[in-house]
Amino acid sequence: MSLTKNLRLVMNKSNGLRQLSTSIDTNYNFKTLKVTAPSEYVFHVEFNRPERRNAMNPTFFAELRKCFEQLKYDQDCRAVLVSGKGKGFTAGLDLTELSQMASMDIEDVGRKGFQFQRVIEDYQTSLTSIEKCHKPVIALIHGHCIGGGIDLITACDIRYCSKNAWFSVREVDVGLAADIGTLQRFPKITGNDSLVRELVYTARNFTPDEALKLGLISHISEDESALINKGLETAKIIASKSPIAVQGSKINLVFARDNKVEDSLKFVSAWNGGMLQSEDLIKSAMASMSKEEATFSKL
Ligand SMILES: CC/C=C\C=C\CC(=O)SCCNC(=O)CCNC(=O)[C@H](O)C(C)(C)COP(=O)(O)OP(=O)(O)OC[C@H]1O[C@@H](n2cnc3c(N)ncnc32)[C@H](O)[C@@H]1OP(=O)(O)O
Repeated sequence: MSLTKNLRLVMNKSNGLRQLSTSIDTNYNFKTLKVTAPSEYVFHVEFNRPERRNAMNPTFFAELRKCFEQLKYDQDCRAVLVSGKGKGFTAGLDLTELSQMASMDIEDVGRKGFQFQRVIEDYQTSLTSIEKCHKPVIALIHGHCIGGGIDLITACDIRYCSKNAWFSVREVDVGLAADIGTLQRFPKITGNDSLVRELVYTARNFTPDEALKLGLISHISEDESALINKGLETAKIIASKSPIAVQGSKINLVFARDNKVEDSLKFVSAWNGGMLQSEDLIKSAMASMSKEEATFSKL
């Protein structure tokens, strides 16, 4: 019996699978975000406060978290693009919020400290929802990407920018050590500790070429429209692959970044002990053999 026939037999056997019905809230109406679906299984999340240069306020953090917690389980989503409307990606933390936080009307330092921690943890959770979303997230940066913007893009899977982009780890210039992801993720996802430290300690602006050399981004497009096209092209390719394989890869890459090789190898063997039984394996193998495109059920 040919290998393809054999694979078909195994496929038919597994057809008795019942889809679990998942009920997720798929309401993507937000004040600070615009969410569209430019192609099948591809979502586009745009920061939508251009008049404030997409500065990140409490509503933004709350909505970003809600959006990515929904996308995580949305069966119609396999890849996500993230970009900013208007002149740039984001101006980072909304500074009016920072001054309100600093002038909080609580006398006792301990109690005030707890309130600060609560806000910081809340914002951390918001950005980490991007990393915890099983679907690969592609950041498309044009214009300014400052402070909280760097925290945000370092939680994304892939980062592309346009020639007019510029970056700054601006926190020391507003008097704080970055606290919602940059200091934790930036050194891990790039390859030049010395340069990372220089950028963090000086808060100076850096260019797409520097970001590319550093490994913060992996592609520079001519302009914003070419950037969106490039992101969409990559997202479509990702969306055409087995969602079991792609999402399992993201989960394992994040685990491997944060754990020892030995533990990560154990994790992936346990993971694939389950996932290799998926129909996607047979479908992908059959498609490879027959040089045809496979289509995969929703996940
Ligand atoms: C718990 C702590 C968690 C996280 C902490 C993160 C720290 C950071 O994010 S530090 C970085 C803070 N951001 C900045 O320092 C950027 C400040 N903005 C700028 O440098 C510029 O505005 C610009 C982004 C380079 C854009 O310049 P331009 O295009 O010339 O626009 P402007 O006229 O300057 O701005 C238009 C409008 O937007 C308001 N705005 C800009 N950035 C912010 C911001 N970060 N927060 C609040 N508002 C901002 C600006 O005031 C203007 O408002 P008008 O009312 O029109 O004057």
